[in-house]
Amino acid sequence: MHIPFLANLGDAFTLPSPVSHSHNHPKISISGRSPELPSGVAMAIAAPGQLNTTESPTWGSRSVDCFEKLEQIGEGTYGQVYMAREIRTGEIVALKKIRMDNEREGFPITAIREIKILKKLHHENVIKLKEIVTSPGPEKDEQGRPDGNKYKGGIYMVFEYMDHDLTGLADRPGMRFSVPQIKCYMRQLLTGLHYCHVNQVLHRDIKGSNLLIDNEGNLKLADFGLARSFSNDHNGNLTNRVITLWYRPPELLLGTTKYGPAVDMWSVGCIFAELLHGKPIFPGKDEAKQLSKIFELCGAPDEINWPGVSKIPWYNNFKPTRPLKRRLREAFRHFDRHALELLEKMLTLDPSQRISAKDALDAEYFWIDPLPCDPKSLPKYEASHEFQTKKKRQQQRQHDEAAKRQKIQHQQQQHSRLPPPMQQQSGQMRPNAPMQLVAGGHHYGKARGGPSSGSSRYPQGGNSSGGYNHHPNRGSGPYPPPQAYGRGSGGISGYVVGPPNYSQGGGSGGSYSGAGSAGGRGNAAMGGNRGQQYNNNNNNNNNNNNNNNWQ
Ligand SMILES: Nc1ncnc2c1ncn2[C@@H]1O[C@H](COP(=O)(O)OP(=O)(O)OP(=O)(O)O)[C@@H](O)[C@H]1O
Repeated sequence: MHIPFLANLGDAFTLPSPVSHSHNHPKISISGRSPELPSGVAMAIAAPGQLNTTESPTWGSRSVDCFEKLEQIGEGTYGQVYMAREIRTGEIVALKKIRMDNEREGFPITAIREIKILKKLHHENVIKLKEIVTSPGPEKDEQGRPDGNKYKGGIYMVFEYMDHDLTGLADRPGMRFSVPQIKCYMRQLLTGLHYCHVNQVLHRDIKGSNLLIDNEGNLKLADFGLARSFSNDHNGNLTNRVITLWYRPPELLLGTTKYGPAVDMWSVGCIFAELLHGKPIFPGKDEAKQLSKIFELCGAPDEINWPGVSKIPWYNNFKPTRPLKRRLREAFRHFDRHALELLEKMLTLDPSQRISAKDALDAEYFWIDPLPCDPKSLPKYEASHEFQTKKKRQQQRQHDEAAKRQKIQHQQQQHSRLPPPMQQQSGQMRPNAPMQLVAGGHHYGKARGGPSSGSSRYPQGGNSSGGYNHHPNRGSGPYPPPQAYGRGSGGISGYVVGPPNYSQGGGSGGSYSGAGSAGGRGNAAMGGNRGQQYNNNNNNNNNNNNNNNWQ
Protein backbone atom coordinates (compact mmCIF):
# COMPACT_ATOMS: atom_id res chain seq x y z
CA MET A 1 0.00 0.00 0.00
CA HIS A 2 1.24 3.41 -0.87
CA ILE A 3 0.73 6.17 1.64
CA PRO A 4 1.84 9.47 0.20
CA PHE A 5 3.74 11.64 2.62
CA LEU A 6 2.35 14.89 3.74
CA ALA A 7 3.95 18.19 3.42
CA ASN A 8 3.11 21.52 5.04
CA LEU A 9 1.98 20.11 8.30
CA GLY A 10 2.61 23.40 10.01
CA ASP A 11 2.47 23.67 13.75
CA ALA A 12 -0.22 21.06 14.19
CA PHE A 13 2.39 18.70 15.45
CA THR A 14 4.09 20.90 17.95
CA LEU A 15 2.69 19.60 21.13
CA PRO A 16 3.88 21.09 24.36
CA SER A 17 5.87 18.67 26.37
CA PRO A 18 5.75 17.20 28.85
CA VAL A 19 2.09 16.57 29.35
CA SER A 20 1.15 16.08 32.94
CA HIS A 21 0.13 12.56 34.03
CA SER A 22 2.56 11.31 31.43
CA HIS A 23 4.98 9.61 33.80
CA ASN A 24 3.75 6.23 32.68
CA HIS A 25 4.28 7.16 29.09
CA PRO A 26 7.84 7.95 28.15
CA LYS A 27 8.40 10.90 25.89
CA ILE A 28 7.76 9.97 22.29
CA SER A 29 10.83 9.42 20.24
CA ILE A 30 10.01 8.28 16.81
CA SER A 31 11.75 5.70 14.72
CA GLY A 32 11.58 5.27 10.99
CA ARG A 33 11.55 8.96 10.17
CA SER A 34 11.14 10.03 6.63
CA PRO A 35 13.36 12.79 5.31
CA GLU A 36 10.30 14.34 3.66
CA LEU A 37 8.63 15.09 6.94
CA PRO A 38 8.96 17.98 9.29
CA SER A 39 10.80 17.20 12.43
CA GLY A 40 8.92 14.90 14.77
CA VAL A 41 6.24 13.86 12.31
CA ALA A 42 7.44 10.58 10.96
CA MET A 43 5.39 8.28 13.09
CA ALA A 44 2.04 8.21 11.41
CA ILE A 45 3.16 8.36 7.84
CA ALA A 46 5.49 5.49 7.36
CA ALA A 47 4.47 2.54 5.27
CA PRO A 48 2.59 -0.27 6.98
CA GLY A 49 4.80 -2.13 9.34
CA GLN A 50 6.93 0.92 9.95
CA LEU A 51 4.74 2.95 12.25
CA ASN A 52 6.83 1.98 15.20
CA THR A 53 7.71 4.28 17.99
CA THR A 54 10.30 3.53 20.60
CA GLU A 55 7.74 3.83 23.36
CA SER A 56 5.54 1.10 21.93
CA PRO A 57 7.29 -1.15 19.48
CA THR A 58 4.08 -2.77 18.28
CA TRP A 59 2.53 0.45 16.96
CA GLY A 60 1.76 -0.01 13.32
CA SER A 61 3.45 -3.36 13.06
CA ARG A 62 0.34 -5.44 13.53
CA SER A 63 -2.24 -6.20 10.91
CA VAL A 64 -5.91 -5.43 11.26
CA ASP A 65 -6.37 -9.19 10.81
CA CYS A 66 -5.55 -9.48 14.51
CA PHE A 67 -9.10 -8.17 14.98
CA GLU A 68 -12.47 -9.46 13.95
CA LYS A 69 -14.85 -6.69 12.90
CA LEU A 70 -18.18 -7.14 14.61
CA GLU A 71 -20.31 -4.20 13.65
CA GLN A 72 -20.09 -0.72 12.25
CA ILE A 73 -20.77 1.78 15.01
CA GLY A 74 -19.82 5.07 13.46
CA GLU A 75 -19.43 6.85 10.19
CA GLY A 76 -17.43 10.01 10.41
CA THR A 77 -16.16 12.47 7.89
CA TYR A 78 -12.82 10.76 8.01
CA GLY A 79 -13.73 7.11 8.08
CA GLN A 80 -15.84 4.32 9.49
CA VAL A 81 -15.69 3.14 13.09
CA TYR A 82 -16.19 -0.53 13.91
CA MET A 83 -16.67 -2.48 17.06
CA ALA A 84 -14.14 -5.30 16.88
CA ARG A 85 -12.71 -8.13 18.93
CA GLU A 86 -9.03 -8.79 19.27
CA ILE A 87 -8.78 -12.43 18.28
CA ARG A 88 -5.99 -13.37 20.70
CA THR A 89 -7.34 -11.76 23.85
CA GLY A 90 -11.06 -11.43 23.11
CA GLU A 91 -10.85 -7.78 24.08
CA ILE A 92 -13.49 -5.55 22.52
CA VAL A 93 -12.09 -2.41 20.89
CA ALA A 94 -13.15 0.30 18.47
CA LEU A 95 -11.36 0.42 15.11
CA LYS A 96 -11.41 3.76 13.35
CA LYS A 97 -10.49 3.38 9.75
CA ILE A 98 -8.62 6.27 8.29
CA ARG A 99 -10.26 7.13 5.04
CA MET A 100 -7.90 7.72 2.17
CA ASP A 101 -10.27 8.36 -0.68
CA ASN A 102 -8.16 10.97 -2.28
CA GLU A 103 -4.77 9.53 -2.94
CA ARG A 104 -3.35 12.84 -4.00
CA GLU A 105 -4.13 14.45 -0.68
CA GLY A 106 -2.28 11.64 1.01
CA PHE A 107 -2.62 10.59 4.60
CA PRO A 108 -5.24 12.88 6.14
CA ILE A 109 -3.88 15.60 8.32
CA THR A 110 -6.78 15.16 10.74
CA ALA A 111 -5.67 11.60 11.40
CA ILE A 112 -2.09 12.65 11.96
CA ARG A 113 -3.22 15.35 14.34
CA GLU A 114 -5.45 12.95 16.18
CA ILE A 115 -2.68 10.39 16.55
CA LYS A 116 -0.04 12.91 17.60
CA ILE A 117 -2.26 14.53 20.17
CA LEU A 118 -3.77 11.36 21.59
CA LYS A 119 -0.37 9.81 22.01
CA LYS A 120 0.43 12.62 24.39
CA LEU A 121 -2.82 12.85 26.33
CA HIS A 122 -3.39 10.32 29.05
CA HIS A 123 -6.37 10.93 31.23
CA GLU A 124 -9.38 8.98 32.38
CA ASN A 125 -11.70 11.43 30.61
CA VAL A 126 -9.86 11.33 27.29
CA ILE A 127 -10.26 8.37 24.95
CA LYS A 128 -7.30 6.04 24.92
CA LEU A 129 -5.62 5.32 21.60
CA LYS A 130 -4.17 1.86 22.06
CA GLU A 131 -2.29 1.34 18.83
CA ILE A 132 -2.30 1.72 15.08
CA VAL A 133 -2.82 -1.31 12.84
CA THR A 134 -2.61 -1.62 9.11
CA SER A 135 -4.08 -3.65 6.36
CA PRO A 136 -1.67 -4.38 3.57
CA GLY A 137 -4.15 -5.90 1.13
CA PRO A 138 -7.73 -5.68 -0.09
CA GLU A 139 -10.12 -5.51 2.80
CA LYS A 140 -13.44 -6.99 3.72
CA ASP A 141 -16.31 -5.46 5.62
CA GLU A 142 -18.08 -7.05 8.61
CA GLN A 143 -19.99 -9.36 6.29
CA GLY A 144 -16.82 -10.47 4.58
CA ARG A 145 -17.52 -8.52 1.37
CA PRO A 146 -14.84 -6.48 -0.36
CA ASP A 147 -15.16 -2.99 1.07
CA GLY A 148 -14.53 -1.11 -2.13
CA ASN A 149 -11.41 0.60 -0.86
CA LYS A 150 -9.69 1.45 -4.07
CA TYR A 151 -6.28 1.69 -2.43
CA LYS A 152 -6.37 -1.90 -1.33
CA GLY A 153 -5.31 -1.37 2.20
CA GLY A 154 -5.85 0.86 5.12
CA ILE A 155 -4.75 2.21 8.43
CA TYR A 156 -6.79 1.93 11.58
CA MET A 157 -6.62 3.56 14.96
CA VAL A 158 -7.42 1.11 17.75
CA PHE A 159 -9.30 2.70 20.64
CA GLU A 160 -10.68 1.40 23.86
CA TYR A 161 -14.32 0.59 23.18
CA MET A 162 -17.05 2.80 24.63
CA ASP A 163 -20.65 1.63 24.72
CA HIS A 164 -22.30 4.92 23.80
CA ASP A 165 -21.85 8.42 22.59
CA LEU A 166 -23.86 11.08 24.36
CA THR A 167 -26.03 11.83 21.32
CA GLY A 168 -26.81 8.15 20.78
CA LEU A 169 -27.55 7.66 24.46
CA ALA A 170 -29.75 10.74 24.75
CA ASP A 171 -31.57 9.65 21.63
CA ARG A 172 -32.72 6.34 23.04
CA PRO A 173 -36.49 6.07 23.10
CA GLY A 174 -37.80 7.84 26.15
CA MET A 175 -34.33 8.43 27.55
CA ARG A 176 -34.24 10.71 30.53
CA PHE A 177 -31.21 11.77 32.47
CA SER A 178 -31.47 12.52 36.17
CA VAL A 179 -29.99 15.66 37.72
CA PRO A 180 -27.14 13.74 39.43
CA GLN A 181 -26.47 12.02 36.13
CA ILE A 182 -26.26 15.30 34.21
CA LYS A 183 -23.93 16.65 36.88
CA CYS A 184 -21.84 13.51 36.69
CA TYR A 185 -21.43 13.74 32.89
CA MET A 186 -20.83 17.48 32.95
CA ARG A 187 -18.18 17.16 35.62
CA GLN A 188 -16.35 14.50 33.64
CA LEU A 189 -16.59 16.54 30.46
CA LEU A 190 -15.13 19.57 32.24
CA THR A 191 -12.41 17.51 33.91
CA GLY A 192 -11.30 16.02 30.58
CA LEU A 193 -11.40 19.39 28.90
CA HIS A 194 -9.53 21.08 31.72
CA TYR A 195 -6.82 18.45 31.31
CA CYS A 196 -6.62 19.21 27.56
CA HIS A 197 -6.50 22.95 28.17
CA VAL A 198 -3.76 22.84 30.80
CA ASN A 199 -1.82 20.74 28.35
CA GLN A 200 -2.45 23.39 25.73
CA VAL A 201 -4.67 21.36 23.48
CA LEU A 202 -7.87 22.82 22.01
CA HIS A 203 -10.41 20.16 21.11
CA ARG A 204 -12.36 22.27 18.61
CA ASP A 205 -15.17 19.79 18.01
CA ILE A 206 -16.99 19.30 21.29
CA LYS A 207 -20.44 17.85 20.57
CA GLY A 208 -22.55 14.99 21.84
CA SER A 209 -21.36 12.40 19.34
CA ASN A 210 -17.75 13.07 20.36
CA LEU A 211 -18.43 12.44 24.05
CA LEU A 212 -18.18 8.71 24.58
CA ILE A 213 -19.68 6.96 27.59
CA ASP A 214 -19.15 3.43 28.81
CA ASN A 215 -21.37 1.25 30.91
CA GLU A 216 -19.38 2.09 34.00
CA GLY A 217 -20.64 5.66 33.57
CA ASN A 218 -17.27 7.05 32.45
CA LEU A 219 -17.35 9.85 29.92
CA LYS A 220 -14.37 10.46 27.62
CA LEU A 221 -13.59 13.10 25.05
CA ALA A 222 -13.03 11.61 21.61
CA ASP A 223 -12.40 12.65 18.02
CA PHE A 224 -9.32 14.82 18.22
CA GLY A 225 -9.25 15.19 14.44
CA LEU A 226 -9.71 18.93 14.68
CA ALA A 227 -7.71 19.39 17.86
CA ARG A 228 -4.50 21.36 17.92
CA SER A 229 -2.00 22.64 20.35
CA PHE A 230 -1.92 26.25 21.32
CA SER A 231 0.38 28.40 23.29
CA ASN A 232 -0.73 31.01 25.78
CA ASP A 233 1.98 33.44 24.73
CA HIS A 234 1.87 32.83 21.00
CA ASN A 235 -1.09 34.66 19.59
CA GLY A 236 -0.92 33.41 16.00
CA ASN A 237 -3.73 32.93 13.56
CA LEU A 238 -5.71 29.72 13.74
CA THR A 239 -8.20 28.16 11.35
CA ASN A 240 -11.52 29.88 11.69
CA ARG A 241 -13.80 27.15 10.34
CA VAL A 242 -13.78 24.68 13.19
CA ILE A 243 -16.42 23.28 15.55
CA THR A 244 -19.73 21.87 14.37
CA LEU A 245 -22.08 24.74 13.56
CA TRP A 246 -24.58 24.27 16.38
CA TYR A 247 -21.79 24.28 18.97
CA ARG A 248 -19.69 27.00 17.38
CA PRO A 249 -19.09 30.15 19.44
CA PRO A 250 -19.91 33.68 18.28
CA GLU A 251 -16.27 34.77 17.98
CA LEU A 252 -15.63 32.06 15.34
CA LEU A 253 -18.87 32.83 13.54
CA LEU A 254 -17.79 36.47 13.43
CA GLY A 255 -14.55 35.45 11.79
CA THR A 256 -11.88 35.61 14.44
CA THR A 257 -8.67 33.66 13.88
CA LYS A 258 -7.25 34.41 17.30
CA TYR A 259 -8.88 32.29 19.90
CA GLY A 260 -8.23 29.94 22.77
CA PRO A 261 -9.85 27.43 25.15
CA ALA A 262 -12.97 29.60 25.46
CA VAL A 263 -14.17 28.22 22.10
CA ASP A 264 -14.49 24.77 23.66
CA MET A 265 -16.28 26.23 26.66
CA TRP A 266 -19.01 27.68 24.44
CA SER A 267 -19.60 24.19 23.03
CA VAL A 268 -19.74 22.82 26.59
CA GLY A 269 -22.39 25.43 27.39
CA CYS A 270 -24.42 24.26 24.39
CA ILE A 271 -24.16 20.63 25.52
CA PHE A 272 -25.10 21.57 29.08
CA ALA A 273 -28.18 23.48 27.93
CA GLU A 274 -29.08 20.61 25.61
CA LEU A 275 -28.94 18.12 28.47
CA LEU A 276 -31.17 20.30 30.61
CA HIS A 277 -33.50 21.42 27.88
CA GLY A 278 -33.90 18.15 26.03
CA LYS A 279 -32.81 19.31 22.59
CA PRO A 280 -30.12 21.39 20.90
CA ILE A 281 -30.57 25.05 21.71
CA PHE A 282 -28.97 26.63 18.63
CA PRO A 283 -29.86 24.46 15.63
CA GLY A 284 -28.83 26.96 12.95
CA LYS A 285 -28.97 26.05 9.26
CA ASP A 286 -26.07 28.22 8.22
CA GLU A 287 -23.62 30.63 9.79
CA ALA A 288 -25.88 33.67 9.55
CA LYS A 289 -28.84 31.85 11.09
CA GLN A 290 -26.58 30.37 13.73
CA LEU A 291 -25.49 33.82 14.80
CA SER A 292 -28.98 35.19 14.84
CA LYS A 293 -30.14 32.30 17.06
CA ILE A 294 -27.29 33.08 19.43
CA PHE A 295 -28.04 36.81 19.47
CA GLU A 296 -31.74 36.25 20.04
CA LEU A 297 -30.97 34.31 23.19
CA CYS A 298 -27.74 35.87 24.42
CA GLY A 299 -28.33 39.42 23.23
CA ALA A 300 -26.52 41.41 20.59
CA PRO A 301 -22.81 41.97 21.11
CA ASP A 302 -21.55 45.53 21.41
CA GLU A 303 -18.50 47.33 22.71
CA ILE A 304 -19.99 47.39 26.21
CA ASN A 305 -20.70 43.69 26.73
CA TRP A 306 -17.81 42.59 24.49
CA PRO A 307 -14.99 45.13 24.22
CA GLY A 308 -13.23 44.79 20.88
CA VAL A 309 -16.08 42.96 19.11
CA SER A 310 -16.45 45.66 16.47
CA LYS A 311 -12.94 44.88 15.24
CA ILE A 312 -13.68 41.22 14.53
CA PRO A 313 -13.67 40.72 10.73
CA TRP A 314 -17.34 40.04 9.99
CA TYR A 315 -18.93 42.00 12.83
CA ASN A 316 -20.37 44.62 10.52
CA ASN A 317 -21.82 42.00 8.18
CA PHE A 318 -23.61 40.17 10.95
CA LYS A 319 -24.45 42.72 13.60
CA PRO A 320 -28.18 42.70 14.32
CA THR A 321 -30.20 45.48 12.80
CA ARG A 322 -32.35 45.86 15.90
CA PRO A 323 -31.40 45.86 19.57
CA LEU A 324 -31.60 42.43 21.17
CA LYS A 325 -31.63 41.93 24.90
CA ARG A 326 -30.15 38.89 26.59
CA ARG A 327 -32.99 36.46 27.30
CA LEU A 328 -31.19 33.39 28.55
CA ARG A 329 -32.60 33.58 32.09
CA GLU A 330 -36.09 34.17 30.86
CA ALA A 331 -36.00 31.41 28.25
CA PHE A 332 -34.62 28.88 30.72
CA ARG A 333 -36.35 30.10 33.87
CA HIS A 334 -37.46 26.54 34.57
CA PHE A 335 -33.84 25.45 35.08
CA ASP A 336 -32.49 25.15 38.58
CA ARG A 337 -30.89 28.39 39.81
CA HIS A 338 -27.35 27.04 40.04
CA ALA A 339 -27.55 25.39 36.65
CA LEU A 340 -28.70 28.65 35.12
CA GLU A 341 -25.94 30.59 36.84
CA LEU A 342 -23.31 28.27 35.39
CA LEU A 343 -24.92 28.23 31.96
CA GLU A 344 -24.88 32.06 31.91
CA LYS A 345 -21.14 31.97 32.45
CA MET A 346 -20.55 29.39 29.74
CA LEU A 347 -22.71 31.11 27.17
CA THR A 348 -21.06 34.50 27.66
CA LEU A 349 -20.59 36.26 24.34
CA ASP A 350 -17.18 37.76 25.10
CA PRO A 351 -14.72 34.84 25.13
CA SER A 352 -12.42 36.66 27.53
CA GLN A 353 -15.21 36.76 30.12
CA ARG A 354 -16.42 33.21 29.49
CA ILE A 355 -15.85 30.78 32.35
CA SER A 356 -12.90 28.37 32.10
CA ALA A 357 -13.20 24.62 32.61
CA LYS A 358 -11.35 24.92 35.89
CA ASP A 359 -13.67 27.60 37.30
CA ALA A 360 -16.72 25.76 36.03
CA LEU A 361 -15.64 22.74 38.07
CA ASP A 362 -15.69 24.97 41.15
CA ALA A 363 -19.20 26.21 40.41
CA GLU A 364 -21.80 25.90 43.15
CA TYR A 365 -23.81 23.65 40.83
CA PHE A 366 -21.46 20.73 41.36
CA TRP A 367 -21.23 21.17 45.12
CA ILE A 368 -24.82 21.40 46.24
CA ASP A 369 -27.49 18.74 46.52
CA PRO A 370 -28.18 16.70 44.55
CA LEU A 371 -24.49 16.01 44.10
CA PRO A 372 -23.13 14.45 40.92
CA CYS A 373 -23.66 10.70 41.20
CA ASP A 374 -20.90 8.14 41.21
CA PRO A 375 -20.48 7.05 37.57
CA LYS A 376 -20.61 3.42 38.65
CA SER A 377 -24.06 3.90 40.11
CA LEU A 378 -25.50 4.84 36.73
CA PRO A 379 -27.76 2.40 34.94
CA LYS A 380 -26.29 0.29 32.18
CA TYR A 381 -27.86 0.70 28.80
CA GLU A 382 -27.80 -1.28 25.62
CA ALA A 383 -25.07 0.12 23.39
CA SER A 384 -26.16 3.27 21.59
CA HIS A 385 -24.14 5.27 19.12
CA GLU A 386 -25.54 8.11 17.07
CA PHE A 387 -24.87 6.15 13.87
CA GLN A 388 -27.01 3.27 15.09
CA THR A 389 -29.83 5.30 16.57
CA LYS A 390 -30.12 7.13 13.26
CA LYS A 391 -30.13 3.82 11.42
CA LYS A 392 -32.83 2.45 13.71
CA ARG A 393 -34.99 5.49 13.14
CA GLN A 394 -34.57 5.04 9.42
CA GLN A 395 -35.51 1.36 9.65
CA GLN A 396 -38.52 2.29 11.73
CA ARG A 397 -39.61 4.82 9.13
CA GLN A 398 -39.23 2.24 6.35
CA HIS A 399 -41.22 -0.20 8.40
CA ASP A 400 -44.00 2.27 9.01
CA GLU A 401 -44.15 3.06 5.33
CA ALA A 402 -44.27 -0.65 4.43
CA ALA A 403 -47.06 -1.18 6.96
CA LYS A 404 -48.99 1.73 5.47
CA ARG A 405 -48.59 0.30 1.98
CA GLN A 406 -49.78 -3.11 3.15
CA LYS A 407 -52.79 -1.57 4.78
CA ILE A 408 -53.76 0.23 1.62
CA GLN A 409 -53.27 -2.94 -0.42
CA HIS A 410 -55.36 -4.86 2.02
CA GLN A 411 -58.17 -2.35 1.83
CA GLN A 412 -58.07 -2.50 -1.95
CA GLN A 413 -58.20 -6.28 -1.84
CA GLN A 414 -61.14 -6.19 0.51
CA HIS A 415 -63.02 -4.00 -1.87
CA SER A 416 -62.17 -5.73 -5.08
CA ARG A 417 -61.11 -9.36 -4.74
CA LEU A 418 -62.18 -11.37 -1.77
CA PRO A 419 -65.77 -12.24 -1.18
CA PRO A 420 -66.75 -11.12 2.32
CA PRO A 421 -66.85 -14.56 4.01
CA MET A 422 -63.33 -15.37 2.93
CA GLN A 423 -61.79 -12.24 4.27
CA GLN A 424 -61.88 -13.50 7.79
CA GLN A 425 -60.71 -16.97 7.02
CA SER A 426 -57.78 -16.15 4.87
CA GLY A 427 -55.78 -14.44 7.56
CA GLN A 428 -53.23 -13.51 5.01
CA MET A 429 -53.36 -9.78 5.55
CA ARG A 430 -53.67 -8.41 9.00
CA PRO A 431 -52.89 -4.75 8.77
CA ASN A 432 -53.04 -4.31 12.48
CA ALA A 433 -50.83 -7.23 13.34
CA PRO A 434 -47.74 -6.17 15.23
CA MET A 435 -44.75 -5.81 12.97
CA GLN A 436 -41.63 -7.70 13.77
CA LEU A 437 -39.14 -4.99 14.59
CA VAL A 438 -35.52 -5.34 13.74
CA ALA A 439 -33.61 -5.57 16.95
CA GLY A 440 -30.84 -3.03 16.94
CA GLY A 441 -27.88 -2.74 19.23
CA HIS A 442 -25.38 -5.39 19.96
CA HIS A 443 -24.68 -7.77 22.75
CA TYR A 444 -21.01 -8.17 23.21
CA GLY A 445 -19.55 -8.06 26.66
CA LYS A 446 -16.25 -6.37 27.14
CA ALA A 447 -13.37 -8.69 27.88
CA ARG A 448 -12.36 -6.68 30.91
CA GLY A 449 -15.86 -6.81 32.31
CA GLY A 450 -15.85 -10.54 32.81
CA PRO A 451 -17.67 -13.00 30.64
CA SER A 452 -19.83 -11.68 27.92
CA SER A 453 -23.36 -11.68 29.10
CA GLY A 454 -25.08 -10.06 26.19
CA SER A 455 -28.10 -7.97 26.85
CA SER A 456 -28.79 -9.74 30.10
CA ARG A 457 -26.18 -7.59 31.75
CA TYR A 458 -28.61 -4.70 31.50
CA PRO A 459 -30.73 -4.30 34.55
CA GLN A 460 -34.43 -4.75 34.31
CA GLY A 461 -34.78 -1.48 36.11
CA GLY A 462 -32.51 1.49 36.61
CA ASN A 463 -31.30 2.68 39.94
CA SER A 464 -32.75 5.47 41.92
CA SER A 465 -30.58 8.14 40.45
CA GLY A 466 -31.30 7.60 36.81
CA GLY A 467 -33.50 5.84 34.39
CA TYR A 468 -35.33 5.96 31.21
CA ASN A 469 -38.74 5.52 29.85
CA HIS A 470 -39.43 3.27 27.00
CA HIS A 471 -42.03 4.87 24.89
CA PRO A 472 -44.33 2.52 23.07
CA ASN A 473 -44.47 4.72 20.01
CA ARG A 474 -40.76 4.82 19.45
CA GLY A 475 -40.09 1.32 18.26
CA SER A 476 -38.95 -1.55 20.37
CA GLY A 477 -35.37 -2.55 20.20
CA PRO A 478 -34.00 -4.98 22.74
CA TYR A 479 -34.35 -2.45 25.51
CA PRO A 480 -35.20 -3.09 29.09
CA PRO A 481 -38.89 -2.86 29.87
CA PRO A 482 -40.61 0.46 30.41
CA GLN A 483 -39.62 2.13 33.57
CA ALA A 484 -41.08 5.30 34.93
CA TYR A 485 -38.58 7.52 36.49
CA GLY A 486 -38.61 10.29 39.02
CA ARG A 487 -41.33 12.80 38.69
CA GLY A 488 -41.52 12.40 34.97
CA SER A 489 -44.92 12.15 33.52
CA GLY A 490 -44.05 9.00 31.59
CA GLY A 491 -45.10 8.27 28.07
CA ILE A 492 -43.05 11.11 26.73
CA SER A 493 -42.25 10.93 23.10
CA GLY A 494 -38.57 10.98 23.74
CA TYR A 495 -37.90 14.50 22.77
CA VAL A 496 -39.72 17.00 24.82
CA VAL A 497 -40.06 20.62 23.99
CA GLY A 498 -40.98 23.18 26.55
CA PRO A 499 -40.06 23.22 30.19
CA PRO A 500 -38.71 19.81 31.01
CA ASN A 501 -39.85 18.26 34.22
CA TYR A 502 -36.57 19.16 35.75
CA SER A 503 -36.92 19.56 39.45
CA GLN A 504 -36.72 23.18 40.50
CA GLY A 505 -35.80 22.24 43.98
CA GLY A 506 -33.09 19.99 42.68
CA GLY A 507 -34.35 16.99 44.58
CA SER A 508 -32.44 13.90 43.77
CA GLY A 509 -35.41 12.34 42.09
CA GLY A 510 -35.76 15.21 39.67
CA SER A 511 -35.20 14.49 36.09
CA TYR A 512 -35.28 16.21 32.84
CA SER A 513 -37.45 14.70 30.29
CA GLY A 514 -36.63 13.70 26.84
CA ALA A 515 -33.28 14.02 25.31
CA GLY A 516 -31.85 15.81 22.41
CA SER A 517 -32.53 13.45 19.66
CA ALA A 518 -31.54 15.41 16.67
CA GLY A 519 -31.08 13.23 13.64
CA GLY A 520 -27.62 14.62 13.50
CA ARG A 521 -25.71 17.53 14.75
CA GLY A 522 -23.69 18.11 11.67
CA ASN A 523 -20.01 18.11 11.29
CA ALA A 524 -17.42 20.62 12.16
CA ALA A 525 -16.19 22.60 9.27
CA MET A 526 -12.64 22.46 8.19
CA GLY A 527 -11.58 23.32 4.76
CA GLY A 528 -15.26 23.64 4.07
CA ASN A 529 -16.09 19.94 3.97
CA ARG A 530 -17.17 19.42 7.53
CA GLY A 531 -19.68 22.20 7.57
CA GLN A 532 -22.80 20.54 6.39
CA GLN A 533 -25.60 19.96 8.81
CA TYR A 534 -27.79 16.96 8.98
CA ASN A 535 -31.45 17.57 9.09
CA ASN A 536 -32.83 17.76 12.51
CA ASN A 537 -35.41 15.19 11.71
CA ASN A 538 -36.52 15.04 15.25
CA ASN A 539 -39.92 15.33 16.29
CA ASN A 540 -40.94 18.78 15.94
CA ASN A 541 -44.21 17.26 16.93
CA ASN A 542 -44.68 18.97 20.22
CA ASN A 543 -43.59 22.37 19.34
CA ASN A 544 -46.74 24.04 20.44
CA ASN A 545 -46.33 24.00 24.13
CA ASN A 546 -43.12 25.89 24.37
CA ASN A 547 -41.66 29.00 25.63
CA ASN A 548 -38.83 28.74 23.18
CA ASN A 549 -39.93 30.88 20.35
CA TRP A 550 -36.46 32.38 20.37
CA GLN A 551 -35.26 29.37 18.44
N1 LIG B 1 -13.67 4.40 21.00
C1 LIG B 1 -14.91 4.32 20.54
N2 LIG B 1 -15.78 3.46 21.09
C2 LIG B 1 -17.06 3.38 20.64
N3 LIG B 1 -17.55 4.14 19.67
C3 LIG B 1 -16.74 5.02 19.08
C4 LIG B 1 -15.37 5.16 19.47
N4 LIG B 1 -14.81 6.12 18.72
C5 LIG B 1 -15.78 6.57 17.89
N5 LIG B 1 -16.93 5.90 18.10
C6 LIG B 1 -18.22 6.12 17.41
O1 LIG B 1 -17.99 6.53 16.08
C7 LIG B 1 -18.50 7.85 15.88
C8 LIG B 1 -17.58 8.61 14.94
O2 LIG B 1 -16.28 8.66 15.52
P1 LIG B 1 -15.34 9.93 15.35
O3 LIG B 1 -16.10 11.15 15.78
O4 LIG B 1 -14.07 9.66 16.06
O5 LIG B 1 -15.13 9.91 13.78
P2 LIG B 1 -15.00 11.14 12.80
O6 LIG B 1 -14.72 10.57 11.46
O7 LIG B 1 -13.99 12.09 13.30
O8 LIG B 1 -16.46 11.73 12.92
P3 LIG B 1 -17.03 13.22 12.70
O9 LIG B 1 -17.06 13.45 11.25
O10 LIG B 1 -18.43 13.13 13.30
O11 LIG B 1 -16.19 14.17 13.45
C9 LIG B 1 -18.65 8.45 17.26
O12 LIG B 1 -19.67 9.42 17.32
C10 LIG B 1 -18.98 7.22 18.10
O13 LIG B 1 -20.37 6.94 18.06
